[in-house]
Amino acid sequence: MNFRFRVDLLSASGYRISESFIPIRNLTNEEKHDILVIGGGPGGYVAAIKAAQLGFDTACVEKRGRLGGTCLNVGCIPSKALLNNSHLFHQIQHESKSRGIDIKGDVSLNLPKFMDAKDKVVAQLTGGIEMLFKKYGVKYYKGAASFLDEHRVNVDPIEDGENVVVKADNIIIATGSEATPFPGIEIDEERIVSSTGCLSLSEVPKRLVIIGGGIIGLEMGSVWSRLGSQVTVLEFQNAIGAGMDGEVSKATQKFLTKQGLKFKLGAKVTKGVREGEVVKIEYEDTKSGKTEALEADVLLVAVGRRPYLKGLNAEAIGLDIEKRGRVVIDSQFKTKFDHIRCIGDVTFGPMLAHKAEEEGIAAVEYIKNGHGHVNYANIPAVMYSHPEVAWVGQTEEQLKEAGIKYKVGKFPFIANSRAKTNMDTEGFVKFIADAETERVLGCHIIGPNAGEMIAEAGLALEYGASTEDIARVCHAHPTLSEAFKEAAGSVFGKPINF
Ligand SMILES: Cc1cc2nc3c(=O)[nH]c(=O)nc-3n(C[C@H](O)[C@H](O)[C@H](O)COP(=O)(O)OP(=O)(O)OC[C@H]3O[C@@H](n4cnc5c(N)ncnc54)[C@H](O)[C@@H]3O)c2cc1C
Ligand SMILES: NC(=O)c1ccc[n+]([C@@H]2O[C@H](COP(=O)([O-])OP(=O)(O)OC[C@H]3O[C@@H](n4cnc5c(N)ncnc54)[C@H](O)[C@@H]3O)[C@@H](O)[C@H]2O)c1
Repeated sequence: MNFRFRVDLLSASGYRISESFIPIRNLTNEEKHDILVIGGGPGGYVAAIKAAQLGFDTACVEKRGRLGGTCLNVGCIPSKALLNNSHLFHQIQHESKSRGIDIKGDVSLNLPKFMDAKDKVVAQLTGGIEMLFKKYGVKYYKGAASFLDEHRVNVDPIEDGENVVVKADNIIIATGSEATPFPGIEIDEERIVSSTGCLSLSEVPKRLVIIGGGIIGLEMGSVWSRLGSQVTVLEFQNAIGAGMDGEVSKATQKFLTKQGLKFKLGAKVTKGVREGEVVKIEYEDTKSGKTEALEADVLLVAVGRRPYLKGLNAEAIGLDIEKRGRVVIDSQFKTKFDHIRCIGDVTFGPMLAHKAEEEGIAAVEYIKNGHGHVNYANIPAVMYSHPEVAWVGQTEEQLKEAGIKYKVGKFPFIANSRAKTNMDTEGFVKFIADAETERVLGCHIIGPNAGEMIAEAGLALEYGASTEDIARVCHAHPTLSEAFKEAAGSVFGKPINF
């Protein structure tokens, strides 16, 4: 009898089945690998490919049915597809005339096709990882992993088939994260949505209210605002951007406000309830103490993400888990067991795909060579609004708190010839350098292509460059990167073009 069917029958007959207790029907179907990676997101799939490249017999187990994790399926990739195409739509609608392009007839949104375009990219990229697994010989188990003990993992297949017990010399946990729930607000992914529902709305909501002015809130707010929604962001803190440099956060709020988003800062949400096709929201203005009411067609809850360990049966092996749900590891990604490592969103550090990928490589290198490398002081962050907001290294606020003396150099895109020719001049490049040595401590950019440009700052930071080093490197003309060079030069001298 099919195991799942048996569970259903038992459930239907009124027995309560504990989620963590899943009886194993067939323990004889055993497989052995050098390395087993649990989770096929950016942390897990990169670790698996690297391990196979280094000669390990490697397997990866993923229960979603598609590789790529949150990032490729319901995160980075679909959101960037929507951001890119909504920006294009907005530009065609609002900027064509000023660029001398006359459009005859209506420009209209075909939302189902707009969503198809996103889905196509997701399918291509997730399928691409499956091909890479084949190319490098990574064994792919499509199923849910749960620990039997610290050396054996049960894989419950997502399609019909036998359970497999996988033994491995080394296990890498990369099970990722999930949206943090908001107490008292029930997500139905239709009217009250997490980021996942917000990536697939079937119509443009007239009124979109967002709880959380972090990266998800601002990216999703940008998408739907461009497509026609009236967007209101309710943020508990007194600044948006969840950790952006203060000056950058203010400037970001300013340009998003110009684009039509509304912000209520210091807003403590107390209610979010669906009543038919409307969502009723209440929040307390923490400054005035007054309660305000709002209605929305869709409410997005985007108040952060939390580590995901459901069904892994981590309790069976007694993994150390701290109070925010993160798996405790040492500097080599080892859990309390030498042969079980943990990477990505499910453990410490920023919840970013590229951070998970770096850890995937480093964890495997530790297994192979005994050493690996991730520089946590040099992990870029990018918000893919338009203009983009990107940063790496330290903020002014962090340096002040640490008592480190610094200098600032800035250059606005309005004075950059390429930004001018592109008619895309919002934003600036800001360098923060050590007051004495002018070594780069941080770089913060609001601007077109900021997400690409920040890589240059990452290199500078990694190699311990000073702002003068950067300013003395010849940058091509006319490029946006000249603003980067000019900002660096402004730390020790005057800019030429401003
Ligand atoms: C809307 C949104 C947009 C984002 N945009 C960006 C962005 O632009 N740039 C960026 O850097 N980051 C972005 N992120 C964050 C990024 O998606 C995550 O940081 C990244 O996916 C973490 O990778 P991971 O491998 O640790 O975990 P995940 O990508 O979450 O992958 C974990 C995988 O493990 C699987 N799994 C879990 N438990 C088991 C089990 N027991 N057995 C088998 N499989 C299991 C899950 O199904 C999942 O597929 C975004 C996130 C969201 C939600
Ligand atoms: N472009 C990117 O790199 C990208 C894009 C999307 C998501 N992500 C990652 O996904 C993760 C989750 O994103 P997110 O935006 O949900 O989290 P976040 O931590 O970036 O922002 C959450 C925001 O919600 C606010 N908040 C928390 N509780 C609140 C409450 N009760 N009421 C009102 N506001 C409240 C916080 O102050 C914060 O500003 C982040 O780690 C982020 O880095 C990255």
